[in-house]
Amino acid sequence: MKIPVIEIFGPTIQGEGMVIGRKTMFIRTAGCDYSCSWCDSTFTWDGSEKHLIKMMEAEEIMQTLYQKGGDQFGHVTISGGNPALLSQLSRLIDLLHHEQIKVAIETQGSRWQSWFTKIDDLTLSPKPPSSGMKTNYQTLDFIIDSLQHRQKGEYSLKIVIFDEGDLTYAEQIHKRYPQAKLFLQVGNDEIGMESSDKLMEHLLQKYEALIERVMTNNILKDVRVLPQLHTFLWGNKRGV
Ligand SMILES: C[S@@+](CC[C@H](N)C(=O)[O-])C[C@H]1O[C@@H](n2cnc3c(N)ncnc32)[C@H](O)[C@@H]1O
Ligand SMILES: Nc1nc2[nH]cc(C(=O)O)c2c(=O)[nH]1
Ligand code: SF4
Ligand SMILES: [Mg+2]
Repeated sequence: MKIPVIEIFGPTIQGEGMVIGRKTMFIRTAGCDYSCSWCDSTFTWDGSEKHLIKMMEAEEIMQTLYQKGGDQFGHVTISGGNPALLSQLSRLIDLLHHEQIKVAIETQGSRWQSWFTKIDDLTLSPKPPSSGMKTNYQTLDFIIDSLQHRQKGEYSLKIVIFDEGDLTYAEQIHKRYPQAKLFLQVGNDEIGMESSDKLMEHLLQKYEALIERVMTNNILKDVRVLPQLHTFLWGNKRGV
């Protein structure tokens, strides 16, 4: 079965979360079961770039990765949209592993796929109240329990923070899943800003404010606080 792909880019650095700084290629799939108020990748699901969606076989995706990245990469991140909507990613993951390439996934934890067990770096990013989305804890419990019990591969939770309500949500998640590594990520509330310099200044202030807020919190103890590193370097630019 073919895979709906909206962009393939890299090599670049993973700008977020558990493998921040790692050299990686990106595959961005189209389609999402959510519609977060502050989504920085709305073009994957709002129909505005429908014409760019390419239905691709796993082999074709491998070819494109090699065309763009040559033999200079050993890690591929599949993001979206929500790649967890696509059961057919299993074959692509096997092809990548066959080439000794590690595979990471970015997903919100709203859907389970059996291929999750094969992923090297799996990021679950459940959505806080500011997104307007509601967490299905039955699904998230199942996913985290399943990942907990696998033999190899890393996973983590990454929560984007925009306001106090989001911090309270992060506290709840931290208490519910104390065994999971938790990353708090600065929310970008200026996804339309053109000037990279202005955006960086703005987001640095937000980062500092978030750090300050978390340092005095007596529930969020075992956490990591990060910005989106790629926005510091390249602003709101696409495909980086
Ligand atoms: C575009 S999403 C695609 C993967 C998946 N749908 C998800 O949300 O996890 C990739 C990551 O970007 C984060 N993100 C989206 N919009 C953001 C924003 N405005 N500021 C900070 N992070 C954002 C998401 O929370 C997620 O961790
Ligand atoms: N450099 C870079 N790092 C990222 N980490 C997560 C991304 C995403 O949009 O899923 C992303 C992205 O688009 N670019
Ligand atoms: S779940 Fe991810 S891709 Fe979907 S709307 Fe939210 S941030 Fe965007
Ligand atoms: Mg992004």
